[in-house]
Amino acid sequence: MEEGTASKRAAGRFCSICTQRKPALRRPKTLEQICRECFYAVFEEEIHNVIIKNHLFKAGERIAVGASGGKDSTVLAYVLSELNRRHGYGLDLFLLSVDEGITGYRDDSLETVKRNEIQYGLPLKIVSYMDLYGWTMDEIVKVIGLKNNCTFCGVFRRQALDRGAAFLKADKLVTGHNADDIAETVLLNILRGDIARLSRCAYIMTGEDGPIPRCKPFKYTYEKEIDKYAYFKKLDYFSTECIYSPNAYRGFAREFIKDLERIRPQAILDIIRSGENFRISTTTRMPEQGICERCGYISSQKLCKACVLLEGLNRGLPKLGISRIKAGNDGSGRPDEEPTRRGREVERPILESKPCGTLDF
Ligand SMILES: Nc1ncnc2c1ncn2[C@@H]1O[C@H](COP(=O)(O)OP(=O)(O)OP(=O)(O)O)[C@@H](O)[C@H]1O
Repeated sequence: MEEGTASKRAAGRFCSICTQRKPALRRPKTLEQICRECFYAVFEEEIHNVIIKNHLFKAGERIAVGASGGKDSTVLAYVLSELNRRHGYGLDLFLLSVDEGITGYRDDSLETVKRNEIQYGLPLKIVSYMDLYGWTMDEIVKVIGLKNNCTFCGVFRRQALDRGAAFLKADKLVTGHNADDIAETVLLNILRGDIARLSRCAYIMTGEDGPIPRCKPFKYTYEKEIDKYAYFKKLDYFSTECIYSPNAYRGFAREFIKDLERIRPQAILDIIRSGENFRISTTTRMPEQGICERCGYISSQKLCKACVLLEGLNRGLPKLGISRIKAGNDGSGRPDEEPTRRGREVERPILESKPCGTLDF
C-alpha cells in the first residue's frame, strides 16, 4: 500500500480494523472508527474469548439463558447461539423467563421472548411469581408501595431463575449482566461497605457451590456496544423500563459511571478490575452458607430472604423482611429490637436493589 493511501485511511476515512470499508460507528469501548462487519466480528470474538478463557462451559452442558426480553438478554441469546454453532461448543441452549406479574411491562416483554423462541429456535420455559409464591408484583406493590418493591422482585427473581433452571435440568444459568452493570455493582457495594457482596460481585461465575452456577458472558461487554449490536442486527427486543423501577441510589451510581465513561471509556473496565482485585481481610467475618429451614434453598440465615419476605406478605406484615432490624424469633412477626430511634422509625432496606435486581448477581 502506498504511504499516502495508508495515511488517508488512518485519518479515519476507512475502518481502522480492515482499512477497506467505510466506518459505520465509533466503537464505544476503544473509540476506534470501524465498519459494521468489523464491529460484529470484534464484538462476538471478544465474548468468545471471555467464554474460552474463563472456561464458562463444557461440551454437552444444558444452559438456561435468563431471558427478560430486554436488549441485553436478547443479544446474549442471539450471540450465544451463533457462537455455539460457529465454534462447536456443543451446548443445549434454553430460554428461561420469569413472569413477575407486572401488567403493561412483563406481559409485553414476554411476548418478545416468545417470538425469540421461534426466531432463534431455542425452547422457552416461563416460571411465574404467581405460581411460585402466590403473589404477583402488581399485588405486592399494592401492599408495599413503590419504595421497597425492588427488594421483593430481586430476591424472588433470583430464586425463580434457580427453580426454572432446575426444571430445565440446566447445568448453568447465564444472564445478560454487562460491564456497566458490574462496575455499578462494585461501586455500590463499596459505597455500602458490603464486603460479602463486594468479594463476589465481580466474579464471572458464582454459585458453584449452590444449586446452579450462574455466569455472565457479557462481563466485559459495554452496554453501549450491546445497544449498537442489537440496533445494527435489528434484533427483536423490548426496550421499556420497568414501571416500578425507580431507585435513586443506584441511579446516581449509574450516572456517575456514565460520566466517567464519557471522559474515559476505560473507566468501566478499571472499576471491574478493582472489584476483581480486592482482597478481603482474613479477619472479616463472612456469612456461612446453609439451607433455608422452610424451603431448602441456600441461605446464610435460618430462613432464606424469600421465605422471610413471603411470610411478611402472607401475614399482612409486608415490611417484615425489609427492615434492617432482624425479625423476631418470638413468632410475633415484630422485630426483636425497638424499631425507633429518637422517635423516628428506623427502616432502611437491607438490599439496595438495582431496578430489577439485587446487588448479588
Ligand atoms: N424476568 C426475567 N426473566 C429472565 N431473566 C431475567 C429477568 N429479568 C432479568 N433477567 C436476567 O438478568 C439480567 C439482568 O437483568 P436486569 O434487570 O438488570 O436487566 P437489564 O440489564 O435491562 O437486562 P435486559 O436488557 O436483558 O433486560 C438480564 O439480562 C437477564 O439475563
